[in-house]
Amino acid sequence: MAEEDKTGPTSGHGVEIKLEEVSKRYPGAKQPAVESVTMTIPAGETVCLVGPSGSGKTTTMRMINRLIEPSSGKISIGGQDVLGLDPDELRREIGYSIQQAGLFPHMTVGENVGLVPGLVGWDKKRTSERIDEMLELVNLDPAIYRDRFPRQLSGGQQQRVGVARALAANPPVLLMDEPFGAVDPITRGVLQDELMRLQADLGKTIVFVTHDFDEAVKLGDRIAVLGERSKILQYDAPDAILANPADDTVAGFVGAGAALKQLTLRRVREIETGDVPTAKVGDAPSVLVEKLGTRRGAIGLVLDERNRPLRWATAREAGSVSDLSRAGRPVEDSVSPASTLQDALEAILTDDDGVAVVTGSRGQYEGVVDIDTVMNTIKSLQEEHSDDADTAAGDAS
Ligand SMILES: Nc1ncnc2c1ncn2[C@@H]1O[C@H](COP(=O)(O)OP(=O)(O)OP(=O)(O)O)[C@@H](O)[C@H]1O
Repeated sequence: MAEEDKTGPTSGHGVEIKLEEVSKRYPGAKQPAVESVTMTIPAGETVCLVGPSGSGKTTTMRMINRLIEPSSGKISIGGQDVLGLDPDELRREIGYSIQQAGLFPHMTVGENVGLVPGLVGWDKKRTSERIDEMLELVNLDPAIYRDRFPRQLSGGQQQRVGVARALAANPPVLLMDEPFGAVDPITRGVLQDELMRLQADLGKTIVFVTHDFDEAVKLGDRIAVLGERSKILQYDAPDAILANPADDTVAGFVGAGAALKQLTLRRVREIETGDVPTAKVGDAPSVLVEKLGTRRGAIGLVLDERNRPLRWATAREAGSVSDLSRAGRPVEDSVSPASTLQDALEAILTDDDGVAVVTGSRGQYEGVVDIDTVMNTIKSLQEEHSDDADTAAGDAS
């Protein structure tokens, strides 16, 4: 399929989008809906626009593909001034996916997906192959769904078709306006995961409008928090916004639990794990007892012959058995270096001693994480970002 992509009418890979002092005043409106927005959306990144209802998110996004004409300012895509292009041609080069999918009800799923490739002149065979490829990409079996009508699909399935249609002509840019707003939270989570998986392969430039800050944290490489008239209150990576909201309005939008949300963005491999005394299951119990010493509450691990953690034991527990395979209690749960710190925190909180064991790809012992490590990580992230903010403030003045 890589062949197909190269010969396609569009380059496929994400390109930079630039907005320079873009404004929109609707006819008859006292105030502009969008006022002098300047932002750069880097090639291949997902940027989420979040903000309260009426802040102008949709207007800002629709000016990029000229579904709405800017009143003033400049917009370029991949260095090309969009205002100099034919709007119809422009829109065929930009994928667009909206809430409730926006599928044409009188067309089959296949016809909906094949619409843009057909418009840009792909022949029937190539379009037909592309339809199947796209449906498979979004986890819909073409044999089942291709000839159905949108009304014969669930909301989540319609949303998938919407994404397949937006991607069909392999556009470098994808605009998504609350695409998962109309589905239940579980389906939304699944669709978000699918989009992340797709994007990891496709590397499009995605502009994603949402009300939901958590969705933005999950999907966005960057988040633009917009206030009235699309004023950019903060434009940064999710972890930077969580650690250091620019002002009270942003903080209000970030909502409660910002520190906890940060834990979903960090992996166990990024923090310094600790160590506990260990002994092999065949060792004499005294080996572990000696390593643990007399420190109260100290806990060690019994490992099997392949270094996989078997049991937690204190010196007292190890000293009261003749065989380490029966010492203390079994290791119930472990996390991997790729686990999020939130996973680690959950494992820590469910463990009686407040530690989680970290195991490698073959289940071998690699270290432990405890609550202090997680707390310190949150603190240092906050300090790190407040340094950033200080420097930025210093630069600005
Ligand atoms: N076609 C239009 N004509 C006149 N005013 C409009 C039009 N479309 C939007 N507006 C106004 O422009 C402002 C921004 O609307 P927009 O839909 O861009 O906001 P939004 O942030 O996307 O809102 P929501 O989250 O509720 O969809 C609002 O005050 C809205 O009433």
